[in-house]
Amino acid sequence: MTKLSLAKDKIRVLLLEGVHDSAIQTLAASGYTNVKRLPKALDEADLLEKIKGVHLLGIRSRTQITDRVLAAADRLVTLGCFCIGTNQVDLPAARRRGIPVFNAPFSNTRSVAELVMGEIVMLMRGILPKSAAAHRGEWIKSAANSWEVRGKTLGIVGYGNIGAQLGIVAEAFGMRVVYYDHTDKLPLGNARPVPSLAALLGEAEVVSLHVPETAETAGMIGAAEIQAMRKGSFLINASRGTVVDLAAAAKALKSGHLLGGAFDVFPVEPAGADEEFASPLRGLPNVILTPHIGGSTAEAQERIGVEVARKLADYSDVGSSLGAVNFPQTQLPVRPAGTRFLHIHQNVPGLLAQLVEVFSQRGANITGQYLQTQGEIGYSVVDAEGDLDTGEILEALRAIPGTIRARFLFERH
Ligand SMILES: NC(=O)c1ccc[n+]([C@@H]2O[C@H](COP(=O)([O-])OP(=O)(O)OC[C@H]3O[C@@H](n4cnc5c(N)ncnc54)[C@H](O)[C@@H]3O)[C@@H](O)[C@H]2O)c1
Ligand SMILES: O=C(O)CC[C@@H](O)C(=O)O
Repeated sequence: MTKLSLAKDKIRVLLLEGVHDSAIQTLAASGYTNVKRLPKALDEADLLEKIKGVHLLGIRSRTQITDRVLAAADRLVTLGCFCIGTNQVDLPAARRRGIPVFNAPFSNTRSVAELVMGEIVMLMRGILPKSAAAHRGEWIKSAANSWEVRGKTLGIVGYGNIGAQLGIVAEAFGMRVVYYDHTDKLPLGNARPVPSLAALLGEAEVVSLHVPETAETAGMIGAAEIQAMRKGSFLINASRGTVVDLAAAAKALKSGHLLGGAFDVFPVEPAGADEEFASPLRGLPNVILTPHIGGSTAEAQERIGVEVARKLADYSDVGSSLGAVNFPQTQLPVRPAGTRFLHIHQNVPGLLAQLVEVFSQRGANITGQYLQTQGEIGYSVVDAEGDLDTGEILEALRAIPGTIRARFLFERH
């Protein structure tokens, strides 16, 4: 028999931004059926209202989880980003509040690499203006500004999971690949690292950006960098909108310094289908604009739904924080019998001794204890057996100075 801190159907799950059905199925398989799903992102005012009473929250890249939102999240246990990027979440604030944040670091990487490869071919053949003309009834049968990609140089900025896969795919098309990354990365295939962004910009005929959104990458490609690109080259951004100065890009695309570009991400993106998309790139014939769908394939979304939902359920069910991006990581065994408590606390000396004391004073036998720390917080999981008053133990755990939050998870006989 298992006693839970809260019946599963009382655990409220809110999923935003049209998270895939597979998430709902995965949560249901673990007993989480109290799920509400909305098709779009919520702005802060709506979120402050809707997040109240929610235990598990799922978002994608558009919903901004600020410290104010977290402060209003009176029941939030954990947060899942059903995507790769986690820049939309104030991660340190979530950690300080004892909320682990999960994502799906690999699930859509292939989808992005494939889209970018397709865009490289489309851009280098000037397909967009030719196709638009044909739709208007015009026939531009011309080889002007139309090249094979074979033998051309692709410059990849950020040689991580996406950048490295793109390099392999591009080499299969016969491209030469150079990359710039601020950390040492093993070159795959015949890819060649270059020592600086400037070196890459000066060499590549196509530049593709695959860095995360950080303070360092904000405005990484501005007017000076675009000017440093080869005349007649192409720029692709499927990373984050803040990485490129779009006004500078639009100017270079209009002047012909850049022959074309493909942009999937923007500094400001509509929350949903009912909001107009505004961009200085709109209307430029040599530019592919896509609505942040680099990772939006059936395969990727299905995988992401399963992966992140499973991580949320694992944390909620057994306290496993493996894969959390802002939190100490523990992978925990599921014990057939016993009682489990979680304790998230300030990372200060002596706390563990007080934690043990709570159990020993009550004649509880500790059968397992796990502790990990990260930055200013520590995460402890305690398994115990004996005739325990779980409510009273929980109260004592919460009374330990430095406690951020404590939870009783389950009691199994
Ligand atoms: N368009 C989409 O739908 C879509 C889908 C998935 C991911 N993304 C974006 O793409 C980004 C990259 O994804 P990934 O899975 O390859 O991430 P990753 O973490 O595997 O790779 C990012 C790489 O960028 C490098 N990097 C970071 N800062 C840098 C800097 N200042 N200069 C040079 N290199 C730097 C890192 O060292 C790393 O190798 C994500 O963070 C996300 O924002 C977009
Ligand atoms: O699905 C999304 O909203 C974001 C996709 C992508 O940018 C990611 O970070 O994985």
